[in-house]
Amino acid sequence: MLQATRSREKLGNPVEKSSQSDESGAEPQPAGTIRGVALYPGYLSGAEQAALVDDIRTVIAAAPLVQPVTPWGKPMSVRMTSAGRYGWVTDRRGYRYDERHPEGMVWPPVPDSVLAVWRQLVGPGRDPDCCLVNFYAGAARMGLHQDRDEADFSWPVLSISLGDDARFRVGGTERGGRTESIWLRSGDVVILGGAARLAYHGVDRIAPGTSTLLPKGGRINLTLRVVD
Ligand SMILES: O=C(O)CCC(=O)C(=O)O
Ligand SMILES: [Fe+2]
Repeated sequence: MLQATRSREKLGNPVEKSSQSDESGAEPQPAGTIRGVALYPGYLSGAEQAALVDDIRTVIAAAPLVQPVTPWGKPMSVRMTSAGRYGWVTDRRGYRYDERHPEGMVWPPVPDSVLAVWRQLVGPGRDPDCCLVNFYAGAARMGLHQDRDEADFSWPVLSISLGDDARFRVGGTERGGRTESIWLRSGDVVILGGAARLAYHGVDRIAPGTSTLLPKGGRINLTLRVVD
């Protein structure tokens, strides 16, 4: 059972404090926000992180990581795969959700360990259709973007960080506005919902050697979304 067992101080991070609630039955409240994006630092214990990594290895064995290209033909630095009814893919034909991996197989199911995090923080009413698995090695990064390939923006996007620290940048809902950044660490969870559902966000860089969770280093990010 996943619990909000640890709450790590993140010195130097511009976290706006939000009110805490102990009401039983309610979803756990975030420790703070950045530009309206909810932050759950240290949400997952070390054992929970290790279990998630094991389950993601199973996903990757069934649906190998691929290095996608943007619609403009530029290779992305992040390698990706997905689990669930849909996977998020990009190639010369564009950004989209697809029921099949680029190699033709259907995507493996979203692991229960991953669904548990969604059910605790978003609620039990509807599970996500897609768990995008991003793997960042070395100099991999992700430019500022909005997550907007989904049909219904009233569902939040939930993101889980595993492995090396990442500098996560968040702006507003318009391109080119003011941005702020924060270091996301292994076991942190972030939710883009409500007014921040369409906030621009990206990963500036990874800090190598900051986590021992992945034996060869790097960072895994899991992004859970309701697609249609
Ligand atoms: O790696 C991250 O923390 C963010 C990933 C992301 O924004 C995405 O996959 O859309
Ligand atoms: Fe995103």
